[in-house]
Amino acid sequence: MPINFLTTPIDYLNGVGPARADLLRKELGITNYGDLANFFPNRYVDRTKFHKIGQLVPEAAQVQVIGRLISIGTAGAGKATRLVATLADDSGRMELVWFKGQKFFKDSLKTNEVYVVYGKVSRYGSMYSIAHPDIELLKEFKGRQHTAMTPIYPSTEQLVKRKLTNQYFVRLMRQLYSEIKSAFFETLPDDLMRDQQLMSKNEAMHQIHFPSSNKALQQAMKRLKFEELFFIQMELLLQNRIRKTKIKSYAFETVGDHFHNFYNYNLPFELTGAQKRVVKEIRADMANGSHMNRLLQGDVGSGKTIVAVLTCLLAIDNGFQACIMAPTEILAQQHYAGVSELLAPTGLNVSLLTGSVKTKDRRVIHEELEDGSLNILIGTHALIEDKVKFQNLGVAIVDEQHRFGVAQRAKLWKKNDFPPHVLVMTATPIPRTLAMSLYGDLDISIIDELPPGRKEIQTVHRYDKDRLRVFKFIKDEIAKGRQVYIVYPLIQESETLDYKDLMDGYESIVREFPNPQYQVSIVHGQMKPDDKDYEMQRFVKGETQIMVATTVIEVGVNVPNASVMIIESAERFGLSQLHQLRGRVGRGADQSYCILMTSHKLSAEAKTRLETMVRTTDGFEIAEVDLKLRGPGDIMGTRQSGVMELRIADIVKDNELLAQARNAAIKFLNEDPSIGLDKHQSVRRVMNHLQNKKGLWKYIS
Ligand SMILES: Nc1ncnc2c1ncn2[C@@H]1O[C@H](COP(=O)(O)OP(=O)(O)OP(=O)(O)O)[C@@H](O)[C@H]1O
Repeated sequence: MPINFLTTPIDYLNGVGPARADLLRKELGITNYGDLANFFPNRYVDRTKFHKIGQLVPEAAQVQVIGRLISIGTAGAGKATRLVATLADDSGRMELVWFKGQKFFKDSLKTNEVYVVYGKVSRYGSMYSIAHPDIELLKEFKGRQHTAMTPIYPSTEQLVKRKLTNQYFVRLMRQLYSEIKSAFFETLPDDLMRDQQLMSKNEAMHQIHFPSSNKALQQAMKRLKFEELFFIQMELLLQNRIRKTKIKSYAFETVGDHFHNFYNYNLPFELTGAQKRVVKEIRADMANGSHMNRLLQGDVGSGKTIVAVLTCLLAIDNGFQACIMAPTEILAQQHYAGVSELLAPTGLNVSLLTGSVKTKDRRVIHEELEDGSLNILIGTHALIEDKVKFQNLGVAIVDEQHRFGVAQRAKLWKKNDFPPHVLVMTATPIPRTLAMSLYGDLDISIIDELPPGRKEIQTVHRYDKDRLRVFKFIKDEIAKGRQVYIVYPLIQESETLDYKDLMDGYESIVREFPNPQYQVSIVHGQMKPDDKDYEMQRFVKGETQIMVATTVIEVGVNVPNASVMIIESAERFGLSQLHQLRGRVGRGADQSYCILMTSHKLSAEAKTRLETMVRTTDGFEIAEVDLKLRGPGDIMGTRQSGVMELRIADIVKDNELLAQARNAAIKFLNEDPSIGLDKHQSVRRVMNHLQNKKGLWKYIS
């Protein structure tokens, strides 16, 4: 069978006229036979068994019921409007509910007819219901053959409206396969298939649509997922190799006096094993003449700042300048304070550039940057303004990368002949395998060890009614000389409602903790930078005991004497944000506490978030849960990558397979870096397609 048979336009297939071809193209991007074959079911259901309505149980999950439709009508109002039908068999009654496509179902379903209904059942009070069920007249259902593994294809409202039902797709697949038979070419080399014990492409492409057994289906899915992940990893690894060999940068070969003197005489503490390892990785990376593009992951408080400082010193030893860019003014100031203090004995010139630096001071900075007398510039977005010109920027350190767009980072590069080395620091841990897939073009260093002597932060969940006890606890801690953060959610800093919440909270705190016994600071996004800074500094210096704030303090603020973090309306924060906030305490030697305050009304997801926070302080574990709750899209921020285009593999659930695919890709490229061996022709071909941006699942054509 010729391979290009798969490129036959979909219109030629029996059962697809021009109108349907158009719909398939528009709704699903299916243009030819190959596309249709690669349109995979998203689940399989047993259509041979039936349940009685009277015997349903809450945990029954997917059920199939035969019943008579006894009523249908609209319920609720406004956004809650829904179509509700009642279905009855001889054992009881249940409800079917539609939020979408109400008109279509209202017009097409008929009372008194008998239907077969399939879907996920849930219970409200004593009534069972299925939302958006698969529904079909019994007489039509009976006219077809049913299996214990009927594929269910993804659908859209348009497809349902135009009667392109699941049955239609099942039929269409049968028609397609009767024509194409074994048309798929094997993309994976024999030895790889043997090593990984993978099913052949042809068999997998059959089994995925017409499973002969559950075992065969699992093998087919494994094969297709592996294939998808393998080629994405190949692409990422190749890009990384190209960057390393093609993009040149400055070779920092010397480890000179600045680094040595600081390391030997001025380090305020012994580095942890993880910090030493990471510094070594960075040193090796910047010394070899290729361009460093490295992601430094370290949980909150793991000690990334000192690594940044040592990286700057390496650049300076080689006659270059360094910059550190932070996402907020407060953070930039804090980095500046921390770095200048560390480097005070060295006599190096460190400056701060943010939006609020006065014109006169700015001018001095610009001059010193250009004549090379400024060694390290720390700042916010102000660093990437066109006016800011370095004499020779050797390394750019970017803190909290997901807040900067990729384009903004690239702007920093443009200031030199060569791009400076780039070190991106993030305190948002990403599970390692995911990081490898998302940031395949970045090398990764991980600080996976906290400085010694830290006590685990104790975290509890309290309700609003416990507030008095919480206040008492705060007073006790303050009496011991500790400081306390109280954080309010601000989803949108400009939202007046949120602002009011914060101010109400502030007032009640001031009432509860009156002057002169207690001093309370407040910091929020609507304050002028100078005022914000003033309040922040009062807290840092220990002049105030309580800091009422919005999430502006989320990242990086370092006040070791603060030992209590109260998070108000904690259910409104995401997991990684909660973890970041909690990371503001536990930075000194004292026992620290985090109290998550909520009302009683919590969604299941909010409960999971709070329980996770109470259970663990491990950032990587929290990141895993976060990923499961939110999916990878949100976590990546602005960064785009092949992961979003995954068709069959799931980056979270198929984590293990992803690691296997990555290892296989590494092994493959070690053996055949240019993909030139005869036995690898099929791989070469897929990679060519990928590089021509044809998309992974188009490679069969
Ligand atoms: N090896 C070490 N031994 C003892 N203390 C250390 C060590 N490394 C860092 N510290 C201290 O730990 C605290 C946290 O370090 P740092 O501020 O660099 O953390 P971070 O990784 O930047 O965390 P975050 O992302 O939360 O800002 C600082 O007070 C720092 O002085």
